[in-house]
Amino acid sequence: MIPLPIREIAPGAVHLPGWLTFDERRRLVEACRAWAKEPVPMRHTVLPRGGVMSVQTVCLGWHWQPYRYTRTADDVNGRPVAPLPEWLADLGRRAVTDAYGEAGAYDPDTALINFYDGQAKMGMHQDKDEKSDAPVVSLSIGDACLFRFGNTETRGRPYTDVRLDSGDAFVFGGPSRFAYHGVPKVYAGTGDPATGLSSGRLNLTLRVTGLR
Ligand SMILES: O=C(O)CCC(=O)C(=O)O
Ligand SMILES: [Fe+2]
Repeated sequence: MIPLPIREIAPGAVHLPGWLTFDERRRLVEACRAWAKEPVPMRHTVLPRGGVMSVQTVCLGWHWQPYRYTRTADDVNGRPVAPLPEWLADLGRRAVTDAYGEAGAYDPDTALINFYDGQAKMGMHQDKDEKSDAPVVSLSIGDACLFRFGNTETRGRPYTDVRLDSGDAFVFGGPSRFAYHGVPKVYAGTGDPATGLSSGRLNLTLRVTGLR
């Protein structure tokens, strides 16, 4: 299939449709399946006020829990999270290069891996627990979703609704780095089982924590 053209959704927010090769999708699905088991199992994150996220998450490099990063998964099993492999950081650099023309010294040190079943969604939020304004690289595999990309001021309008399909990358940095965004809907049954993911949606976000 011929990929759709790259599109700037907002200043610094770039959608790269069909960006992952088929082999990359398969490799990511296989790797995520292993990371979802060990050393820290994928889980529904519990929010400070007792809410439970419908999405399931596991992290690499640094462990995210609302609303901070730690090296060990203190709210799961206390173990150090798996390292972020260089091949995945390389994929992030390539996405930034394709989005902006150059990657500079982009060196992501954490990945949040989210799994959405047909009912899961994610409310409008900012990715702001990082102490860095380096771009976020988002990679999607499996079922398509409605991705809502908004503004830096409010959870509401103006926003742009984008459909993220299997293999799409979405890079947000610069003036859009701290824009609100969310996933109001997953379109169950729209993925490609040949990636190794028979149902649901996988999303990875590569980030620079700015921590050490
Ligand atoms: O699933 C997505 O496309 C977005 C995930 C996200 O915003 C996050 O993990 O912070
Ligand atoms: Fe986010």
